[in-house]
Amino acid sequence: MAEWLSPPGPPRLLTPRQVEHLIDQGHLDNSLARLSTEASAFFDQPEQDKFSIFPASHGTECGYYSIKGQKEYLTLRQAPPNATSDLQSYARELWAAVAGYLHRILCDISTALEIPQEAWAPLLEDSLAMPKNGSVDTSLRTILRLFRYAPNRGVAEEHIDNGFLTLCVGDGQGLQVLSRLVHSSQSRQTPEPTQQQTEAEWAEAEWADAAGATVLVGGMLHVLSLGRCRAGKHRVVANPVGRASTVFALRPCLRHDIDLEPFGGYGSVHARELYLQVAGQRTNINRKDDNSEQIGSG
Ligand SMILES: O=C(O)CCC(=O)C(=O)O
Ligand SMILES: [Fe+2]
Repeated sequence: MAEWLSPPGPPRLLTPRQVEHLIDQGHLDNSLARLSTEASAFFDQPEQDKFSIFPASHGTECGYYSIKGQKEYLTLRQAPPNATSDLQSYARELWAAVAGYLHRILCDISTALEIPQEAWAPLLEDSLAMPKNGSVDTSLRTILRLFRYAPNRGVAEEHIDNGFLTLCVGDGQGLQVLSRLVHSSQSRQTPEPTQQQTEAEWAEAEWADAAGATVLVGGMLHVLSLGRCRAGKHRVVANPVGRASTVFALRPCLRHDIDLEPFGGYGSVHARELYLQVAGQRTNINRKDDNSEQIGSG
C-alpha cells in the first residue's frame, strides 16, 4: 500500500488561515513581538506576583524561576488552566509558528542526511502545538522560555541544548556561538578537509556574536544523526544593558520506542532512555545549583 502513496511533502509552515491573511493583507502579524512585549510587562511585576501567576514546578522546567540579581525566566510548557491572558494566547500562537519552522528545518536536515521525514513523527507527537490545559505531561519536553537577563550579571555558561533544534531570538547582544569558521581560510582552499584539518579548525574555534534569530542543533539531533549533525555550543555573556530573549526548544516526545534503522543505526531504544542519557551528560545552566535535576535548558 505504502508504495502507492505520494511521497510526503514538507510540513506546512503556515496554517490555511495565515496563508489567506497573507494573500489578502500582504503581511503577517508578528506574534514574537507581541509576546516579547507581554513578557516584559510580566517581568516588571513584583516577584511575588510572578511566582503566583506561574508557580514553578518540575525543577526549572515549568513556570517562573529566578536567580536573584542575574536572570529570571518563565517556562511555558502547556497552556495553563486559566489560559486567558494575552501572554498565554500569544505564546500559543508563537509555539505553533516556531514549531512549524523548526520542523521544516528538521526535515531539510533529514533530506540532506537521507533520513525519511516520517522517522520524526513519533518523536514530535503532540509537540508541534502547545499542549492543552491540564497537568504537565512529563513525556512532552518541548518548551517556550522567556528570559530577562540583568545588566552586567546575566549569563548562561557554555553548553549544548538537549533537544533537536532551538530557536533563540534576543533583543540586543549577549548570545555567542562557538564558530569554527573564524579561522577556516585554510580549509576553504581545500575542498575536502581531512580529519586532522577538522580538528585543527576546532582548536581554532572562537566565540562569535549571534545576532537576530539563531537556530541551534541540540544533543538529541546530534545523537540520532549518528554524529553527522554537530550540536551548537553556545553561551550568554553579560552586557551593560542586559538582555531579553525568547527561546523555543523543540525536544522529543518521550512516549515511544525509537526505531534506529531509518536513522542509519540498528535496533531500537526508548525515547525516554535516550533523552535522559543525552540530557544527563550536561548540567543545567539555568539553575541556581547543579545538583538533582540534570535536564538542562534549551
Ligand atoms: O537567552 C538566550 O538567547 C539563550 C539561552 C540558552 O542558551 C538556553 O536557555 O539554553
Ligand atoms: Fe541553550
